[in-house]
Amino acid sequence: MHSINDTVTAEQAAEDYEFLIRQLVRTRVINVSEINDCPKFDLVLLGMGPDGHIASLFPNHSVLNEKDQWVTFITDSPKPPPERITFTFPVINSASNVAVVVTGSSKAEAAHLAIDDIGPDSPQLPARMVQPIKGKLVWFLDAAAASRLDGIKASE
Ligand SMILES: O=C1O[C@H](COP(=O)(O)O)[C@@H](O)[C@H](O)[C@H]1O
Repeated sequence: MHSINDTVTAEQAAEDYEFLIRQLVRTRVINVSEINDCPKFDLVLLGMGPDGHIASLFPNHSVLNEKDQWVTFITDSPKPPPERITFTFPVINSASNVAVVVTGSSKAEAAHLAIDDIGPDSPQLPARMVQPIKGKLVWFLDAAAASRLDGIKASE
């Protein structure tokens, strides 16, 4: 278990955490991906917000496009707290398994936008960008969160 240092700035905490993960990859405590230099975690466990954010990767934020850093920080999170650190998409999408656990009707629309085939006009939803390159993606939804998925019939 490696906790985040919350006694320093978000920028410093992200830098420190990435340094730690890079050491663990270098010493093969964490496996390395065969397709890039990223860590290959056995499992990345995610939740999703009603806005479709996962980890601390929020819609329309520039960190969605981060390609080099494994861990980054934001200081303008739309959901408190404003300062957060987060794994980036290259790391999340290099995992062997990614599980997204979603409950509640407030997340039904975002689940629909993230999972269903909604055509070329789909918004750039972080949850939809979870696409493991070689790994497996499994969504776990309760009935309320799944209620707007295509092909799901609401029942009593
Ligand atoms: O801010 C966050 O929210 C999402 C969703 O949280 P939930 O309590 O509504 O399930 C969470 O998955 C994410 O890690 C966190 O940064």
